[in-house]
Amino acid sequence: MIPEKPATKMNKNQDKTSGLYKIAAKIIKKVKTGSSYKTQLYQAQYPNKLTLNAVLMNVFKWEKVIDVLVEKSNILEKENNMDRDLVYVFITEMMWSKFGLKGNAKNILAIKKYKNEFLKLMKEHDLEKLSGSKYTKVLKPRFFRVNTLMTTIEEILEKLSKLKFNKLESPKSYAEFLELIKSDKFKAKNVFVQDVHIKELLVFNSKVKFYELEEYNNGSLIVQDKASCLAAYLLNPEPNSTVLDMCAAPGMKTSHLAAIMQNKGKLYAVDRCKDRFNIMQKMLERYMVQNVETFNMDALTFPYYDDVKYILLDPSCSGSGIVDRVRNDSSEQNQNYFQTRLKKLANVHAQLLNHALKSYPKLERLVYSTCSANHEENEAVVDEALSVNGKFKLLDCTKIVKGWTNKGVPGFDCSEMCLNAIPSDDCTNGFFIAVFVRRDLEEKEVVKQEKNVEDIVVKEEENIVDEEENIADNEEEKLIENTKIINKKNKKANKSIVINTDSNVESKSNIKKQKNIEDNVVVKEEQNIADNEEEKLIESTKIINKKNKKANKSIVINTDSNVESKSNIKKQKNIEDNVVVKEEQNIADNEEEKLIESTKIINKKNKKANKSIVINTDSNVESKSNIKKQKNIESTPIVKSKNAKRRERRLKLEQSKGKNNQNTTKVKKPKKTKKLKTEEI
Ligand SMILES: C[S@@+](CC[C@H](N)C(=O)[O-])C[C@H]1O[C@@H](n2cnc3c(N)ncnc32)[C@H](O)[C@@H]1O
Repeated sequence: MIPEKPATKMNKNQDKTSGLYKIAAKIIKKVKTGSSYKTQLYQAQYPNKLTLNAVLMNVFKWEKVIDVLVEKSNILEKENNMDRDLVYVFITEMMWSKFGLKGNAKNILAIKKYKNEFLKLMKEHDLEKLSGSKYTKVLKPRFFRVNTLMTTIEEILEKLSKLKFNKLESPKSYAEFLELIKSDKFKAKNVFVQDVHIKELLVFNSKVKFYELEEYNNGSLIVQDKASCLAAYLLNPEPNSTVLDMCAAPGMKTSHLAAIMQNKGKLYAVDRCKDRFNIMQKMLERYMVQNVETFNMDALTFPYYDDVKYILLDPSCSGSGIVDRVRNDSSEQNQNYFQTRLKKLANVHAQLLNHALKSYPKLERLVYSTCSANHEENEAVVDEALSVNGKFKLLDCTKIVKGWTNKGVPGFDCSEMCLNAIPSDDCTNGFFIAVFVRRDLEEKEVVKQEKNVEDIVVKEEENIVDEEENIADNEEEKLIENTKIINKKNKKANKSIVINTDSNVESKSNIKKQKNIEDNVVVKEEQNIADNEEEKLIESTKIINKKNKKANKSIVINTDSNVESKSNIKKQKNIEDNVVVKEEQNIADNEEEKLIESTKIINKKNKKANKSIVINTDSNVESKSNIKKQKNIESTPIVKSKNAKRRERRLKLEQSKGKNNQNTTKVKKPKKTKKLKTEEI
């Protein structure tokens, strides 16, 4: 007699499968009671977040259909009040997952009996049309940002042309641009258009994925929603200035800032969440960001005050603006919970914003952004900050982002000056931005803009027109496969850099000296100064300006940096390009969660491959010691002590020393990274 298959193995598989379903159901429940989807996904005890996300997204897509199926079939009552959320997961998997509903557990078998009845109901009531749900109804285009730290727009356009992508003529106004990307013309997979505001942003149909494109895999082309790009675009820091990104991880906006700064100057990237911080380090490395120093600490205790001129504040929010992300249940019983959570978040935002506006004596411009659609986290926070920080006022965002019509929610003092990105109108994620400028500098800003307009009137430009084509598909398998290949390459090239200092004698001694500071130094040794990049920047800006002018006497795009850039070009004319081709990895989809997930996989692999090199620099030690000196700073230092002032003077001196050193470093400029031990979130 043939023995039966061992029950244990079977049970194990069953358990594994139903584990995914149970976790998915648990997340749905938590999100319905006000938890953030993203946080729940991160924290879920399920290793494959991509799969988990896919299961959940499918449930939300079919939710309305399932509502009807459940009601009409009376399944919950018939099946002894089985958990509603679990039933929703089972039904989704059974009806619409390409893998089907797996397992033989009692409750799974019970659901499977309903398949025919459900199919019949679907047909009878034409339920399919209900799919798509409130969570996924906005079809966004896919935005790819050209990483100008690694390539040029022209190079990417050329590549796309070779791939037979067809570049549509850039519309003259934002209204026309929106019309175009919502039109049937844009449904083709092989067309794209350059964004009307952010010239390094290329806009494709949502189906376009570049998982097989070298430029995508090596970080030259980055998936980044336009709304997210607007934050760095509106901050628009000058090259060679000092910028602080207070809530930086995973580093998407930091890398954009570095690109705008052309890798020149100082960029401090701070984040208090260790996991996200680690991912950011990898990302910035991969995107060849070289003017950054990263800090794993609470931004409220970040000790460098003196030379910060620009701040980006993009704090953790309720995330209600993100398309494709589950919104919080607005049913009455959850409102209290949600309101309390909103209040807490808004308080944290206000604390960070006030700290930023008060603590940095040379601060000229600050961008406050959230991906929330809730005014509690947006307009209300801005109004409050303005009321207690008289030195600052707001710039009118929609005047800078020409043609943008969605301003702040009416009813607040700041409403008219803020920018809201509304998915259904702007084809982006939901987003909110306010730009603070120091009052006494506002005049300067205006003069700069006017000067720039005059400049452009005098000059002539050309248009860049190109054509190109298409590409393939995604998938987790591909991602992992690519990652393997890349890691192999990395191993061969031995180019990666990272992490722990245990093996490093110098670091060890630093650890001793600095007792409370954990060393985690990532140093990169290349510098990438793109070829006539600045000329190109000005060139395209001029084109846009000319078009805008013709269309409507518009204000210039990229205005602040233009004048500066020109003079920088002169200054930099003789700088040689030295583009060091670097390691690559592959990242998943455009969702931040996926990005983080894949980076984690890659990190694990890199770690296994043991490729890390650690370099410690003098300036690191210096900075660390500064941090140590400042480590007791707990909150906003509104009144500075004599000691603090002395410390700042010393810091200034040390930093200017560092600046001089940097200026003399022609090609190789190490990226410094410090990880500080701070309180957990
Ligand atoms: C919306 S995310 C930032 C996204 C990031 N700007 C980007 O573009 O990739 C918010 C980040 O703020 C961090 N954060 C929240 N409060 C913080 C604080 N007090 N200090 C430092 N980081 C903080 C969180 O850990 C989280 O990584």
